[in-house]
Amino acid sequence: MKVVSVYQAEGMVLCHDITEIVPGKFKGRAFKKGHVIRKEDIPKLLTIGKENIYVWEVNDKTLHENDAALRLAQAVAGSGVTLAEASEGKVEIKAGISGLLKVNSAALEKINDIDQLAVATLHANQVVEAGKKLAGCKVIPLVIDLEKIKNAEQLCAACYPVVEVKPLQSCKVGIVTTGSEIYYGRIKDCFGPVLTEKFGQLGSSILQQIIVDDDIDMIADAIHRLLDAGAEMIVTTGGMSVDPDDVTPAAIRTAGGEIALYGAPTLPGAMFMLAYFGDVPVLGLPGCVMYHKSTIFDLVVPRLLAGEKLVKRDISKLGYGGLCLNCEECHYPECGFGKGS
Ligand SMILES: Nc1nc2c(c(=O)[nH]1)N[C@H]1C(S)=C(S)[C@@H](COP(=O)(O)OP(=O)(O)OC[C@H]3O[C@@H](n4cnc5c(N)ncnc54)[C@H](O)[C@@H]3O)O[C@H]1N2
Ligand code: MOO
Repeated sequence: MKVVSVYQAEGMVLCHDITEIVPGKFKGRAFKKGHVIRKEDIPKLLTIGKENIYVWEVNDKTLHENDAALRLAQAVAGSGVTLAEASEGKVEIKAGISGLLKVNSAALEKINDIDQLAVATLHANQVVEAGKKLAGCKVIPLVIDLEKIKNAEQLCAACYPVVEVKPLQSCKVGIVTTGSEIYYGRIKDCFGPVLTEKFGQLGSSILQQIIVDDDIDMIADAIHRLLDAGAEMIVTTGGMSVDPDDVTPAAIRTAGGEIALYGAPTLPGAMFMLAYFGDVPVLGLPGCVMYHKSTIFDLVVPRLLAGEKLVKRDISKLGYGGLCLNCEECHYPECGFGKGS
């Protein structure tokens, strides 16, 4: 901070608000702290009686908070996002498209370890609509050392992207609904409509649903029929638990393919299975997915649709934050469920 004559103040940054009083008419802020003084401000400052002012000097080693925040946000931003205008040393990052929010949380911690920088984001791995606020990038002082921004830029370049929105692919989904009670028409299928709705909301559609008995060969055969029909993702429903008639995991194993995992640290959704037949994910969905509003389905399927190949480790990470409180009105994703990943 230094004192300068207003005549020399162009391009410098005001250190404090400047108040103007016009008797009987006005009392308020004429210039805001942080304002970059322009040539045309000089006569006005003189009429308020300011021949000398306190300024932060912006030189080639420093940056004004707004310029610095913009550079920080540009460094943090990957694809699928837009930047808002800089204001008060802050730039917001918004979703430019609807899709899956990804945040490199390890890189984020390193950026925030740099003194005088602050980047705050939403939790990763949630589906966001275009226009949603995802992150705020803030510079703490009015004027910051350029070196700090350069450090952040280097870090972001090495960990690119820190924040991005991945588009969801539109998949043709095959459903294998298991259960003697459905197959013999003792009760009506309720899983199909739930899945049609959920996949529809994610931009995917149901190719075909095959209803089968609790029979390993029938289930395995249905999986292969759907693969042959061109399904890009297959979900099997029910029969995922421990009763003698719960044969879906055995059927998925029998059908072949690579088993990624059986059992997930999420409640609801513990009896989940994930397997791959080449590039086609085959999911074993327990009964809870039909019943509860938000489950393992909502944590896993958007990531698969965003093109991620999930392995056991990805699912293990879901345990921290994997407990749904089963609120009367579900606010997911605006809650802690699934936020540990
Ligand atoms: N002793 C144990 N009991 C349970 C366990 C366990 O580990 N040990 N796990 C529990 C968990 S977790 C879940 S989730 C449920 C359901 O698991 P399943 O996937 O095996 O579900 P089903 O037994 O096939 O069915 C349960 C229930 O839902 C009805 N259902 C199933 N599919 C349909 C459908 N397409 N349409 C309408 N209704 C359907 C079914 O008739 C049953 O009433 O198991 C816990 N129990
Ligand atoms: O697969 Mo079950 O959730 O844990 O209800």
